[in-house]
Amino acid sequence: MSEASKDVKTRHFLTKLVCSEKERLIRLWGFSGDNIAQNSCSVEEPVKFLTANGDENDDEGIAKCNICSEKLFDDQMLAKHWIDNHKKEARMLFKRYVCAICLDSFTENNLLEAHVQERHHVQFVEQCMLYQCIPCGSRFGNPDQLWSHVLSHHPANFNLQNVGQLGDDGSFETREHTQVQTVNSDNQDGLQKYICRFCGLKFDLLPDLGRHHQAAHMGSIPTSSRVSKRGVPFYGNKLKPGRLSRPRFKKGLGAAPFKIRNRGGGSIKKHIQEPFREVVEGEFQSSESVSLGRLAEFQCSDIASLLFSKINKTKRHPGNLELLAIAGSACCRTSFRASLEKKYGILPERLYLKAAKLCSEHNVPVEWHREGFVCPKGCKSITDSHRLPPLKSLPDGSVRPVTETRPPVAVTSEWAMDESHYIINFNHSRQEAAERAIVLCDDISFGKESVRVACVVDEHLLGSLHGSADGDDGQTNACFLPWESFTYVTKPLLDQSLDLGSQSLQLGCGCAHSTCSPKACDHVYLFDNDYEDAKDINGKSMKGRFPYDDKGRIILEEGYLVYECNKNCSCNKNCPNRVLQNGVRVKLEVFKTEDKGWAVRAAEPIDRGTFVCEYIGEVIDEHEANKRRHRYGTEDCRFIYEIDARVNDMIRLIEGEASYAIDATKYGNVSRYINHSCSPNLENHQVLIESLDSQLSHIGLYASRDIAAGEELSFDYMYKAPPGKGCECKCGAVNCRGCVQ
Ligand SMILES: C[S@@+](CC[C@H](N)C(=O)[O-])C[C@H]1O[C@@H](n2cnc3c(N)ncnc32)[C@H](O)[C@@H]1O
Repeated sequence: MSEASKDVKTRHFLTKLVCSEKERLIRLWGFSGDNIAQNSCSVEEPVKFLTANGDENDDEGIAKCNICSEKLFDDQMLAKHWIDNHKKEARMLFKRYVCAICLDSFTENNLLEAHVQERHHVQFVEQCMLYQCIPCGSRFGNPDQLWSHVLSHHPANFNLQNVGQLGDDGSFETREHTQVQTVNSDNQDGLQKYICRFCGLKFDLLPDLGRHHQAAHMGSIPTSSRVSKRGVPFYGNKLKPGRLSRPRFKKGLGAAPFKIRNRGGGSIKKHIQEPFREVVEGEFQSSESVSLGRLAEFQCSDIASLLFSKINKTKRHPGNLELLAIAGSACCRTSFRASLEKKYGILPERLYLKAAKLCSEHNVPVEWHREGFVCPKGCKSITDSHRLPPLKSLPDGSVRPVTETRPPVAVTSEWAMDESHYIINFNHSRQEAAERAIVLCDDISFGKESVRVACVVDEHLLGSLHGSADGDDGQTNACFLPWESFTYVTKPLLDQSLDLGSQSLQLGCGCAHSTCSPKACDHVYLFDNDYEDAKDINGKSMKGRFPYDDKGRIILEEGYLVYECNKNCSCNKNCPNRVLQNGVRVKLEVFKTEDKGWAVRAAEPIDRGTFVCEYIGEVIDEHEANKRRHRYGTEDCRFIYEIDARVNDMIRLIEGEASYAIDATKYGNVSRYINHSCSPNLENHQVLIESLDSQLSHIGLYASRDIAAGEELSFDYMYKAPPGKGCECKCGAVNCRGCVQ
């Protein structure tokens, strides 16, 4: 030692080594410095001897990690230490995700993913992902390249005295270095320390540079382009049927993060981005021009629909008396329409039906509303050339011919409702033997679903649309049209007071690709871990398999939880482990039945296992459900989905969990019109997406067998009626239990 320490450099090195070892031991064993001094002379002595200036506390030149206080010999080693031990923090300090198309940068890769999908319609985020070094702005095709760049170019930046600090709460505060170069010797006086990398202008203060950069070089600097999801909070449902109550999973929940396998050597998410070579600043010159001119298209369409609905609300329309007067004097439908449109502009096409009803109520005889009426004055029917092109007729067409392909334009307006509301006295339409359906609304989701959900009425049931509360089918709201009585939503709404969201625990899988593979996906691992003996619908083991096949059909037997990938995963929506969350994909129709009110049928053949829709509504607890039942009255609580009816009561009692219900009375989707059957063609699965908490799972309805186009969809409400409660079940199944609510 003494021989070696004759060399100044070696001596200095050994000093550092011993100091750092000492520090480490103190930390490890909890000795104070004094203890060491007293008890570890063999360690202390050489330090004293070797310290160049004789000061044993001299830490000069030692790089200290501000996170774990470990001292390292130099910045280079500190940098390596960070990357090895504090990768998460290092990521915050150095890594940004950059869109290779427009160079917008993001703090998280899922934000980038959303951006490339929404803005550029690119499915595979890897194709567009660059990694940006925050201190210098250089971009790289994969993280390994970024880290080796950081190690070689910015080791000093890990010394937090230079670049940032740990916040009081342990959170990491980094100074923004994205567009900054700290100036070297010529301006160490502290003036004009910050130089704009784009135009070279110098600034004294970082905020000044920031403002300059924003104003001169950026249209915007989006940290994320994603519109923040404010408004109604979205969480899933709690449902806990039979096997699903699995206490095993609940027990393991706390430890769930540790169950996630860390495949591929250490890093939770590895993005090997070989297709991109190292990209240096300047290779993507287009960034600013692209970001400047960008206006989110979806915002345009939102604005358009807002304006459209405003226009419709403020549009003047004729009152009943005026309608009556014009209808009474019109020679035909054409002249009736022409007189009105002269004054009011374009009006709903079937307004004449409303007028005809008024006429019949006021004993004003008119005939021209009838099909096949020929005007005695020879008026020709008005062509629609001056109108907006009608929306496309229903794409299905397969079930039967559609007599009216023109949907109520702007169905959100009172016009559409008015118009359809007054379809009356149409018994004559039974004349035709072939069943025909009239499209009352082209899409009751008003564009919220990715496929249209039409509402139709078979011609012979047209008359029932204005049936009274005590009409044949016993439906109190028989005269309301399906889209009038609720607000269509595509995500469950969580009652704020339940505070379910705050407990939600979510885990992303470690898959590196845009679509996960069952061999590597942690969600498959979680499932296998939870259900060792799970079987598919053919009785084969589910081990190592996704719950869906390659066509997205569920293969898992009913009764197990389904673990779908989520926003913490790297995969995109084409991942085979994302199905329910992608929403309705099959064509469905809401239609009127003879005796069960409204119902839903398949507008195309549906294969067994296909996801049909989610049961959506407000998620409320038992107490609130009871209050609402009381408020709605017995007749109107038929949209409250009794989750308890699906629960293995014993397990629920043992677990002592609160029970929940889904109320689709005011907010819901197409599922609220699916009737009960004792021999259903849909089955339900609990699907975990945002949370691993089964209370926050979604309820997915999937085809339990092949379903033909035109067939009514149904699931088993599992209603166990208390004596004297419920209503007669009209499912017609041979095994009908006789009662439904
Ligand atoms: C969720 S709603 C289904 C949509 C409902 N048919 C409508 O018109 O709004 C449930 C209600 O539909 C009716 N319903 C559902 N299935 C039925 C069945 N098999 N027999 C008789 N009525 C049924 C009952 O009134 C029940 O309370």
